[in-house]
Amino acid sequence: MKRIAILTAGGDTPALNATIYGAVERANALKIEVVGIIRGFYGVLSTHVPHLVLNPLLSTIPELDPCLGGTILGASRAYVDPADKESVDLVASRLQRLGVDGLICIGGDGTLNGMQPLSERFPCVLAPKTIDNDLGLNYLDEPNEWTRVETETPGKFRYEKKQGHPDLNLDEMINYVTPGYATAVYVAAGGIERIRTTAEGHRRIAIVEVMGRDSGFIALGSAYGQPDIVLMPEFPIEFERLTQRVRELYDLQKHVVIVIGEGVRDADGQPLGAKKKTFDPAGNVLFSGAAEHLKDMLDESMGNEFFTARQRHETAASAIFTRKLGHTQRGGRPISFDRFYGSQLGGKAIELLAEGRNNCVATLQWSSEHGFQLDSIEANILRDKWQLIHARQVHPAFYDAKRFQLSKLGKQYLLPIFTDAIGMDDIENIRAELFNSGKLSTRYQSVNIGIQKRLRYLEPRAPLGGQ
Ligand SMILES: Nc1ncnc2c1ncn2[C@@H]1O[C@H](COP(=O)(O)OP(=O)(O)O)[C@@H](O)[C@H]1O
Ligand SMILES: O=P(O)(O)OC[C@H]1O[C@](O)(COP(=O)(O)O)[C@@H](O)[C@@H]1O
Repeated sequence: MKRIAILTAGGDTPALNATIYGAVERANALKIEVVGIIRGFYGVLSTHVPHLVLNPLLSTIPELDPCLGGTILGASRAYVDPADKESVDLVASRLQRLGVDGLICIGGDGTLNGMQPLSERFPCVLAPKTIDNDLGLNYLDEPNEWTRVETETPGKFRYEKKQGHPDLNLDEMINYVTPGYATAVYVAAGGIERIRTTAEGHRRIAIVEVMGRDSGFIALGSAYGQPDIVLMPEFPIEFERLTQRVRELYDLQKHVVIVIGEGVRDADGQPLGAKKKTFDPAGNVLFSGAAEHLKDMLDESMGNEFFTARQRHETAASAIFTRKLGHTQRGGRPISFDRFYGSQLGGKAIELLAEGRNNCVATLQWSSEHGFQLDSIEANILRDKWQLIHARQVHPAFYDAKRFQLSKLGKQYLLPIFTDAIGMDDIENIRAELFNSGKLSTRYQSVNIGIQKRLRYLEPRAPLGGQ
């Protein structure tokens, strides 16, 4: 193997550059040239295929900094339609024209679906990423628990999961955690702590919305910020019990902090935040307002009287506020855990390709005996009987629905990831960099400028064609 290509697809995470870096450094050692494809699958779907060599003469380009969030390659959600054989053939022939012997996709479950048709024509390996931590399995036979139900639209199906295993053995989880998750939780937990003191001071109810389209792992991890109530997409809200708990807590401590995963559902299984429903070509629902919706429901059920009777606020609307932590969870410098394991998994992906593997995933396993270890699985292990990969969900054994809090096992799950997730250099970086006076007199220098100068194209680009 002399030359391989690498791309980053789907939503970005703070650990992408670390993963690319780990791959390139391992490739340097194995004397493999690495070509970065710009903007995920968009790069190979477009005729001119913008790309750059990440290690000319086997030395890593200076723009590739594992401490920098985002991705120097750019990401997109451009869709590889597996049914469109012509496009898939074209993509494979473009990769061949680039002279590469294999492709590493850094991505999540969606990326793995996009990679599948390519892997039938070309060796492909996935290096995992996603802040949602939903790429993996709680246990090996989990994909067989999915059933599908035909919807009113002919040919369209709804997928439902029958919960098989009431218990969970942490040692058996496949891909325990994905790079990007730890930093997202670091931001979420810190945000919750900050919102807490202002809610406390003003006697208010704060509803903090965290990311996680189908999986509540970020909400789970946000327990480090000590929210009073945690709500996740996997566990439909029982609204009466929730209102009751909010009232109790408000009477006890004169404020309440609720964390809500953006994909949270009501008792009928309908997503609370999908009021403005939009779909991207891969079928991802973009959630716009779970926290706002919950606020409306609490405004109505608690009513102004609840607050005026306690002489705190004139209206429920002013007593209850919402905050979306949004893209702050996805951006910025990765913390030590993500940098370390992101780069390890990037290196592992290179090794898998070099060993001649195809359609497989580099994974991070954990066991109580050995801690974290690198491993790999065939991509098919993640697929259900209809060949679909579903987002890993937070297992019911991680959540105590009665208390709206994590269970004992949920806490145990988090400990190996977070106990030493922050390094001394992370602390030092805040001290030295945040208020670096030089920043006041220099403009932000985007890495995109340096990358643009290194770009090459298979076909001439369009006249104004920046990527
Ligand atoms: N079922 C699918 N078939 C083909 N491509 C897909 C499929 N699902 C997602 N993709 C593509 O994979 C990429 C990443 O998917 P996305 O769901 O956005 O992120 P992630 O990989 O993090 O789950 C996007 O370019 C998307 O269009
Ligand atoms: O900003 P965008 O691209 O609309 O995406 C938002 C979504 O991306 C996520 O960060 C996850 O993205 P991936 O599935 O690509 O990892 C979700 O948590 C969030 O719903």
